Amino acid sequence: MSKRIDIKDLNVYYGDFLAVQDVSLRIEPRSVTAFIGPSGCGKSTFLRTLNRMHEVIPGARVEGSVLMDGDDLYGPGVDPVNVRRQVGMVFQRANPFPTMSIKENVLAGVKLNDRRISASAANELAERALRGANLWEEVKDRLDKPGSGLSGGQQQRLCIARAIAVQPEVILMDEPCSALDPISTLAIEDLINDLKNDYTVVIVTHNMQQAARVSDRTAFFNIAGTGKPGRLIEYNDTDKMFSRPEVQATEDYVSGRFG
Ligand SMILES: Nc1ncnc2c1ncn2[C@@H]1O[C@H](COP(=O)(O)OP(=O)(O)OP(=O)(O)O)[C@@H](O)[C@H]1O
Repeated sequence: MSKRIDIKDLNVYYGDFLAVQDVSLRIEPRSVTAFIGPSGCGKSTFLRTLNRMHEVIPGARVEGSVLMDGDDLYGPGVDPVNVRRQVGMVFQRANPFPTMSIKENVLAGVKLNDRRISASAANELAERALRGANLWEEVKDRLDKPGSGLSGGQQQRLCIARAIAVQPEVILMDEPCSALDPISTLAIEDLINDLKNDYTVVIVTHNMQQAARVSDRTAFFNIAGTGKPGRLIEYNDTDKMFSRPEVQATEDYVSGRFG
C-alpha cells in the first residue's frame, strides 16, 4: 500500500517558462517528506507532477521521469486517471462537495473510479476511511448530514478520508493546514504521523515548525530570482536540515534569514 517514488531529472514547464529545473530525488515508502522553500520556488508545481495533476493546466508539461516502485508514471499508455487513484491529493482549502453528505463525500472518489459496491461494503469502507482520518468519533452520528456543515479542520480530515477511501499508495498534501487554527493543525499533524504507517506522504508547507514536527526528510527548493526556475537545493533527514544543513542557503532559510 506504500510505494517508493524516484524522480529523475525532472523539468516542469508552463508553456515556455521553465518553472522547476532538473530535480532528482528519492522518496521512501512509509515516510513523510516535506517540501519547503520561499514563495514561487515551485513546490506546488513539483508536487502536482507526482500525480500528473499539472496536466489539467493548459501548456503545463514535464521532461524526465517519476517512477513508482520502478514504473514510470509518464510511461506510454499510462492513464493519468489511474495515476491519481494511486496517488491521492489533499489541497490547501478543504473542498468537500457541498451538496453531498459526509458519507457520500467519503465515497465520492470510489464512485468516480466506477467501483460498484454493496451498501454494507460502502458503510464499512466509509467507517474505515473516517477512522483512518481520525474523524469517525466526531461524525458517526451524522453521516447523512452535509459535509459542508463540519468545521474547517473536520472538513480537511473529511477530504483526507475521501483520499484514503480509494486506497492510494501515496498521499500528496499541498499546505493542508494553512487555513486551519492551531488545534485543528495539530489534529492533522497527528493524523499525518499515523498515515505514514500505511502510505508514502509528501507535504508542502510554509510552516518550518510543521516540517520539523511531521517529516522524516525535508527538501528545500529555492529560486535565484524572479523568472528563474526553482531548483532543489538540499534534501536530507529533517533533523539534519534543521540542525546541521549542508548548504548555506538552507541554513539561511530555516533560520528565518530570508523567505
Ligand atoms: N498555472 C500556472 N501557469 C503559469 N505559471 C504558473 C502556474 N502556476 C504556477 N506558475 C508559476 O510557476 C512558478 C512556481 O509556482 P508554484 O505555485 O509552484 O510555487 P510555490 O513554491 O508552490 O509557491 P507558494 O509557496 O507561493 O505556493 C511561479 O513562478 C508561478 O508564477
